[in-house]
Amino acid sequence: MILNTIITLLAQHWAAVVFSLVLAWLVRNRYHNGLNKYPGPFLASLTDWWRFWDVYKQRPEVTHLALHKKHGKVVRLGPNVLSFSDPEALKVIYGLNKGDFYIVQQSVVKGTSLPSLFSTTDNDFHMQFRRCVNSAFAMSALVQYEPFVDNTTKLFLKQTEKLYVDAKDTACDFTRWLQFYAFDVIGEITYSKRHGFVEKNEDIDGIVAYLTKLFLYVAPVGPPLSSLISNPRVNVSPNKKIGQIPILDKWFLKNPIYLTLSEWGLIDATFPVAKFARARMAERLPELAKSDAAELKKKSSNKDKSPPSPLLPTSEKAPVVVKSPDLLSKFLAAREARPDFMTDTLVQTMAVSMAFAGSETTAISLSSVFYFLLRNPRTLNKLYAELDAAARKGVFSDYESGLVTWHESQTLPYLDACVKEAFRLHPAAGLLLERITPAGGIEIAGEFVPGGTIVGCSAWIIHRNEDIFGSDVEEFRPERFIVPPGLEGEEREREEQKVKVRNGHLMQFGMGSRTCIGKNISLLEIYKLVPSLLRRFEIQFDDPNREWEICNAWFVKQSNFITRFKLRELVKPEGGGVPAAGVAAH
Ligand code: HEM
Repeated sequence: MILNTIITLLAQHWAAVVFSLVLAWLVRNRYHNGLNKYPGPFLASLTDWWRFWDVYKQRPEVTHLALHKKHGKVVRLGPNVLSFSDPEALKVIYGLNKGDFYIVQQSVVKGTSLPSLFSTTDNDFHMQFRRCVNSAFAMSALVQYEPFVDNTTKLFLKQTEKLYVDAKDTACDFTRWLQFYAFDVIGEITYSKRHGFVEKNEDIDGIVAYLTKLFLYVAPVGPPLSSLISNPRVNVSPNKKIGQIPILDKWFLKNPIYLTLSEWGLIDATFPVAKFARARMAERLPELAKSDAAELKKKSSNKDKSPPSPLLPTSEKAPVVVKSPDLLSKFLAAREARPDFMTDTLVQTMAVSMAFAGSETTAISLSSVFYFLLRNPRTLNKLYAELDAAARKGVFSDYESGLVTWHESQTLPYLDACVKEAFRLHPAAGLLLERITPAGGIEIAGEFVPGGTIVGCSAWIIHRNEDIFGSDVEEFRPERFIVPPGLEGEEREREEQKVKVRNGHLMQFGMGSRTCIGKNISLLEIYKLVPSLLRRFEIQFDDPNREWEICNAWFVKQSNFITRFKLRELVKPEGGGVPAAGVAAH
């Protein structure tokens, strides 16, 4: 009887009921945990759809900068999200855990979400995982990887000459060309084998195009290292845009039907990089090759019509012997050392992450260095002068291809300043690096923030802090990372301190315990390629009046950066003597 009355009333007044419920939800959001005291867009305090829309428009870093300029050090970007611009906040925030948000980042493998080094929210798992693989990324390991980088860099120099100097009147889509480079280097370092982008000058298996679409899909959901970093089998439909609203992920990629189909092996949207990784692993692990062959057999009997990957080896294949230790061999060594923890899946996860995390980010950073140098001829000429002076002094060991070693690059202070300044002005990650406050709440930069709140800083904002970097933060001025010559005593100490503080606030690789593990590898690539390319070529804009275009889909990717190349005469050491290869004079 009562139930009937309620149902009748609801049916009669459904519009008012829905309106009241939505209103109550909005009011609850607005006053959630007392966060209403923080300024920000009114709509952002009501719903996460504001964030979705902002990220969907692909320039959220511009919005974030404008909001902090208007509102100050703390801005509310969502009902439960605070953005901090105060550098004081960094230390506390990057000691906190990653929250549920990063679970969205986990890919689905046979129906199960797979945490990776990047996406895990379990501190203990992260600590163990990182400990297993850390030594593979140490500065000391760089020496072992340098020959891999050399191979691809030499090929890149040769191909640049062939494609863009010899073939006259050919302009270069430089960002894309650098991405091909970054993909191939990471392929060599990880598997001792390139994907073949630079050789063929083409997007092998559509990997770059796929990645672009993938980022456009995932950015509105959350930082898209997402499916990337955890990605043996990326089951992502790149056509659907969802929101900075993690729960939507459950309707799409982690819905029960999809998960079940994946578990039964009826869906296999295995990304080409993952196939490549698995093939390389199987070459080295005969037992894995056997299980792959068995799986293929099972699939064909399941009437799975998807063609077997040509990359998948057969069980008969002999294991490949790797001469120089690459990343995969180190991950496999970790599997030997910790079989209880480091499973085949984790090895593969790590290997695939390398391509995802290390290609786009490195290409973006390389593009920035060249773009800002070309836009600021004063700095470009100064860098050329530094390189030529070093060449005249006989600093370099290679006077034929122009290749610069890591060790040689570390003797070039202006190069170092240019790279840092490019990182400062254009950090690859363009959203907040989010963390979650602990249950009891925590004080961040003088503010008590309740438990369960999403907090974060954006490198785009921290890197433009005028108190730290100076009033000309929008300018490309590498000198801000160099102590001016001729200073002495206290004045010199003051300047040294300023430069130290600036270095300490660069966060293009993140901060704290979850900082980028591949930092040294990307630095190896950047500090070698930039001087090598500049020694060898004169680079110009195809059209100096044309600005590049920027799309912030978590990674802030550039396009329309079109250049032309001319050969430069390699400057020889004074006195004409060329040092024997590998015996550089320092
Ligand atoms: C210039 C190039 C690069 C940039 C700008 C960059 C940036 C970042 C950032 C900002 C994070 C932290 C994300 C967060 O806190 O949410 C990160 C994490 C990570 N990066 Fe990089 N990265 C670069 C190159 C690489 C390379 C070359 C690799 C692999 C070879 C790599 C592998 C990773 C991994 C595995 C993590 C997760 C680390 C953890 O949580 O312990 N990155 N990267």
